[in-house]
Amino acid sequence: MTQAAAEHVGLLLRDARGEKGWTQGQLAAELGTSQSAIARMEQGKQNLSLKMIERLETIFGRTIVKVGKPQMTHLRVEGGRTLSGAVDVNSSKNAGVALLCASLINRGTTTLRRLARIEEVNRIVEVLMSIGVECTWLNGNDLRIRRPETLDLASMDEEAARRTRSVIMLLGPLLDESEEYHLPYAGGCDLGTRTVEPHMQALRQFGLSVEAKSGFYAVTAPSADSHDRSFVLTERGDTVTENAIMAAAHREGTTVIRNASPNYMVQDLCFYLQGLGVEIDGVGTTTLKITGRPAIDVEIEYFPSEDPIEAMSLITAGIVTNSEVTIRRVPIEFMEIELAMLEQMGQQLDVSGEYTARNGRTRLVDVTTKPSTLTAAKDKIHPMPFPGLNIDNLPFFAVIAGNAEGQTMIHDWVYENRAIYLTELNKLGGQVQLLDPHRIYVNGPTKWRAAEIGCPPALRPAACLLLAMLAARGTSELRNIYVIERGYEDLAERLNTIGAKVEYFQD
Ligand SMILES: CC(=O)N[C@H]1[C@@H](OP(=O)(O)OP(=O)(O)OC[C@H]2O[C@@H](n3ccc(=O)[nH]c3=O)[C@H](O)[C@@H]2O)O[C@H](CO)[C@@H](O)[C@@H]1O
Ligand SMILES: C=C(OP(=O)(O)O)C(=O)O
Repeated sequence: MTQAAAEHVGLLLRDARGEKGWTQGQLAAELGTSQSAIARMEQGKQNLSLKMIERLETIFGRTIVKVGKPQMTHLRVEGGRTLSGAVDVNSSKNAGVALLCASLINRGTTTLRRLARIEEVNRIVEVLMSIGVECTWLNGNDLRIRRPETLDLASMDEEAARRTRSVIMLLGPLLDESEEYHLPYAGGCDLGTRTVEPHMQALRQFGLSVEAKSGFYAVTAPSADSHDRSFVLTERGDTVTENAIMAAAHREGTTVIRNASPNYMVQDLCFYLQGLGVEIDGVGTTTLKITGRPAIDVEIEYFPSEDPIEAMSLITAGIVTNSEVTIRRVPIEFMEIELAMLEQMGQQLDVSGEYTARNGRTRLVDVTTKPSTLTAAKDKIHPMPFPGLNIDNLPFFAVIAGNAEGQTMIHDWVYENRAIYLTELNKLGGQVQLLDPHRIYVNGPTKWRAAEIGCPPALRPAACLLLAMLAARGTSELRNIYVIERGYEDLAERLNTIGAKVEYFQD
């Protein structure tokens, strides 16, 4: 077996173990070997005999290795269909990954109910399992997480860690874990440079020191203290706020964070931490006051809230196909500006009365799209930190503007690359003009037409292509959809429940 093949088999083995929700130790016990042998196999440092692969396949009850090249998954879309019916919004990717990281603060068992089972979550679960955390999928989407007394940070699954940016959110929870350790560089979508400097600036306030080496950060952690501290974030970023909150949550003193993000995932994290007994004042505002607890050992179950970005995606499916579709469980606090903007463009929407999410806090509504005639927004559409139009919802306006009469300017000041990927809509008949890396004009209305397109390396632009394909008459193909699966669970199946015709295929 070549080194590359051994590494690939190692990844497949790790995936199969992840599906079972087993730690390396549990698989080792089933196989009658040591945890370190499993770690070597998964890292591709050990050639596996066919006999060993057969034994593993018997244990997992399924095939692990198929002969041939690793297969990518693609989607085939029969477009031009009118959609109808109702579909629920799932819990959010961004709260999910933060809560997984935060669970390390708790010595008791955390059960995350209805967690989105998406690739981004899978990567963080793999990272947690590689450092000894027991993660067990109970039924469908409920994940039980139990950390060991001591985490094995040296065994961290680098491959999984490098595929997600969210791994950076381990710094806060790990603050008092180990004096020195390495954290792989964070990866994720290719949206241009995304600095981690704001994280460093925030965590330095707690005494953490991080040195960037080649491919990893060398972290030197401070010893625990009970000081009060107060600082301002240089950026009102979501994950940096979460990292600072998580650091403060297991420090005895009181921490005041100013210019904090009040966004949805930050609120969800705060609700969970409050469940652990951490005092947090100012949830949903830009000033948070946190009084932590140095020892947290709580049995807790928590329901992450519904995803405003998934809500926007599903609403876009209704609008682009000019259909009447009901999107249930829309977190309205985080969608108000988006809905107001759509109404200004002439989109008719029915919005139900409010009800409460399973986390007991977030306000939800059902939104029904009605067939409408749209006109381009008069002013540019641009995002702002919450409470502004969500940056991750901005790309969907490129698809919607495609259906509108006239010219719309969309200004993505946040990401260097994301607007560029939206020009791929032109392959489907869109008329998107790139003015500079941050601004596009969308001219409409568009007669969407079928095409074969490879997914750009960015989740939301890739999802936009899929949504436009729903409106394009004929058969489209969207290739290599890992990037979509990073953020959406069973999106194709769920679109099919409201009348789309999307199928998976491999070649
Ligand atoms: C796991 C997770 O929760 N990911 C979300 C989080 O990523 P995350 O919190 O990691 O976002 P970043 O810190 O990368 O910020 C995104 C970009 O916005 C810029 N920036 C941000 C805040 C600010 O006040 N000024 C500023 O210029 C940053 O420099 C960066 O270029 O927030 C992003 C922005 O909402 C979302 O797209 C991501 O989906
Ligand atoms: C940019 C996104 O997320 P991440 O921070 O995980 O890259 C996104 O969800 O669109």
